[in-house]
Amino acid sequence: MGRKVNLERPKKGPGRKARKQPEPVFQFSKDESAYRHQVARMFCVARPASQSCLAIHREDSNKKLSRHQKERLKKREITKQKLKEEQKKKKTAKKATKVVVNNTFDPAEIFNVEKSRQKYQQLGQKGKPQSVASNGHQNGAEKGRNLFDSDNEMDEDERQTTAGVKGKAPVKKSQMKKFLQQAESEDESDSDEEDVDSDVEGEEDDEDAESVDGEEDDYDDEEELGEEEEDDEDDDDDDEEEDDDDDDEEDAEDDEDMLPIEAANKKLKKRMAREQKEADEEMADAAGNRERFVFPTDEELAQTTNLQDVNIRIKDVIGVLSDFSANRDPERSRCEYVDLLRKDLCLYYSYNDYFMGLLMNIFSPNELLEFLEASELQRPVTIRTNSLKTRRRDLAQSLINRGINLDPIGKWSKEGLVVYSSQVPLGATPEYLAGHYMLQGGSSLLPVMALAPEENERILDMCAAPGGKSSHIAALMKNTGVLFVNDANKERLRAVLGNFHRLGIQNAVITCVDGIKYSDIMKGFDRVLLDAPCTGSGVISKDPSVKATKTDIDVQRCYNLQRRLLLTAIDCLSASSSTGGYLVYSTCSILPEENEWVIDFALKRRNVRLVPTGLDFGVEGMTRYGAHRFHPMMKLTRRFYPHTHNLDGFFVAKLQKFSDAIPKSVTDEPVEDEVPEEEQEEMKLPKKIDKRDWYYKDIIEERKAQREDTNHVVKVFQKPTNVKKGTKKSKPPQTESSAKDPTGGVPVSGDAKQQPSMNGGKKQRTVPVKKTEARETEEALRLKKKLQQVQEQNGKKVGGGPRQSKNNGMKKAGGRVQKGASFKKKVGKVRKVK
Ligand SMILES: C[S@@+](CC[C@H](N)C(=O)[O-])C[C@H]1O[C@@H](n2cnc3c(N)ncnc32)[C@H](O)[C@@H]1O
Repeated sequence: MGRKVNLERPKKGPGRKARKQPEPVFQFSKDESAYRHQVARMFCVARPASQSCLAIHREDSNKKLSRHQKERLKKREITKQKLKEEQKKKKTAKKATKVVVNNTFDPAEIFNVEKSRQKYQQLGQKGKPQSVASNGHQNGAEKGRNLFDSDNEMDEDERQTTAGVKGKAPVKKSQMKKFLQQAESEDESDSDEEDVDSDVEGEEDDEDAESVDGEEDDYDDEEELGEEEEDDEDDDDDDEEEDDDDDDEEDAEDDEDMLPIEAANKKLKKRMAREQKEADEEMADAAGNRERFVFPTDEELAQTTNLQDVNIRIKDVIGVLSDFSANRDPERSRCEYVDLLRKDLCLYYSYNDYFMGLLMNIFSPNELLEFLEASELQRPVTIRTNSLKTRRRDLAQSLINRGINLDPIGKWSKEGLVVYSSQVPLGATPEYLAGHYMLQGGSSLLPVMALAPEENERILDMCAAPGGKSSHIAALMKNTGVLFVNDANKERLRAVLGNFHRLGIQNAVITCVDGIKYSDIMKGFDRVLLDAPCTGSGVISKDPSVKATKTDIDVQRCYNLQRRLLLTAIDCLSASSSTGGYLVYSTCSILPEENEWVIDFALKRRNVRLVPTGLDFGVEGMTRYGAHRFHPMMKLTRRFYPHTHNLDGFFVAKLQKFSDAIPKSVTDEPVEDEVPEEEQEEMKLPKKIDKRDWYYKDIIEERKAQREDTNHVVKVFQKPTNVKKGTKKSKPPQTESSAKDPTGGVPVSGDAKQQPSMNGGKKQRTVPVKKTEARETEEALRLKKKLQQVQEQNGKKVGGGPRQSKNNGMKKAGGRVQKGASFKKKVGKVRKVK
């Protein structure tokens, strides 16, 4: 019989006995008691701060300790001390682990940049974290500026310290997590031992509870250590081996007293310490094997003949720049290092100084290296399925049957295929000839995806040759509506023609007009694509001449033309379009001068706003570049790089026109004012022509084409099919002819020569022709007079005209330089008149 736990009956009175009687204590068996404590301890390890845990600790500590217990407690105190020391060492190991982890994921490893960075990390202040962040380009320009331009070492030090403290915590936590998980798993395997242990003396329960306390303290200590500064790390080089020996001896004694989970814990800690030691040694070896970078003298620089040496120096300088304050030569400024790096990069990768400088403004040193390396490699061959004729699955199947090894280009495209290898030329397969696909770079799919053309729309591709993007637009329009395909280069338009026939495109009208004047001819488009001519800085792997030939004048010329084309393209758009009013501007250049800067210019001069491109990858456009600050919405634009996306370097921006009116403040301020008059002249008629430059090639061909044929419409197609009448609710204001005709007035069939003119082009074409005729008549009369004078003077017949300067053969018509009638012709005319 015993007392009841809770007396339900009301007490009769506060008797002395009743008052002093404590609550009954249930006597557990030894097994039960041990089990209870073990469970409690395990719970305490996981949640040391929980209420039940604290209660157990209180309960345990209130007990009086036996002699044996005290001895063991002492021992544990000593072990605890050792554990603390191990913790300190572990931190160093974690640091090493962190470096390894970074190496695993950092793309810089490909170029061995990380190694040199590590080296300089080691050489520098020990304990200093890495300062060069990962290669996400989000703030690439900013990073670039920090590393290339900043000379403020104090700031840098602070930044690094903060970054380091922040950066360490997760590694520590994850290590601990792993640690505990391993401990748990080992605990399972030791469960048999646990059962045996619990059968030993009842006293042990209390001791174990104490050891849990100790363990808990250890974790607390660990956290504290993780948070505190690690200035005194260098002093912690204790003898690990000694520790190991001691540990081994003590292990035998301690393990008897320890729970399996504690033993496992201890084992793991030891393993961690061992690994850390090894990592430390490895790092020290690596650092010792390489010397600190010494800035080369002018003589040494002049003597450099081996590209391998240049390559090593590039990596060394990047290593110094990544932790400048620690690794620099105090007598050298950051500028000197940056200059050396630029020169070496120019030498190693064959760039001119100007162009390399531009790239250094965009990228951080590490990312620049990745870009340069990636630009040396060819991009994978990609093709676009022509959805007008086949499906991607079917096309892939038939090409695989021909021994072509391919895959879908990525989740982002439904039409693209990447070709790894092919036993047959891709431009000569029956599928190619049947128009089932177009050979097209992966990045060139992006602007059209951003444009998102719809059926039955009226769309303009302003700079279209050779027609990769145009044919994609036509396919998305499903051969409905009208697609105006324009290019200033007639020769290049021939390729468009061939491609369109092969691909079965029937809704296109091809024109050959200077894009700058397109709005004089036609307006009111639902969508416009401006894939502008550019320096080609994103496609260096395709045209390596860009590296050495581009100058500031080329870049300036490009962005001037791009600005003018963009303003015209916006003017061609209809803000009142029921479906669109969208414009996509793209270039295969990565220079902000040709991209964000051009867009920013247009935002200030027309009623347009930036809208999302709809592309779910790519790097955000820059909002700041050097001293320039662009519109904050520039983030909506997208940049693509060879080193991050394995695509050609590309820029895509999408604009929406919200009003057709041109802001008054800028109407009085023509764009031409931005471009020096002599520069404009040069753009139209380059005096010096570099044949390696496709940009000039276009101009030569354009001039040649103009000489041969003055008709702008080179080819017209049959009337577009599948045009659903009445699907358009409202159309932008059109001229009489365009209102009736879905092509907007441009003839869609027959020979261009038979057509009077394009819509709105009558005036534009007739006026200059009249002017030219008048001038020619004047000129003829002048020459006639001169001839008469000469004949009178010499008294003999003129068999040919006097020699005329080359420039006299050139005439300006409608603001465009055209080759007029040659002198021979003039003389012929003169003869006729005579
Ligand atoms: C980047 S390429 C276009 C590539 C084309 N969008 C494609 O996907 O195949 C630029 C084109 O602009 C043309 N171009 C250059 N100046 C022009 C101008 N003033 N007006 C119209 N087209 C021009 C060039 O002839 C060249 O074909």
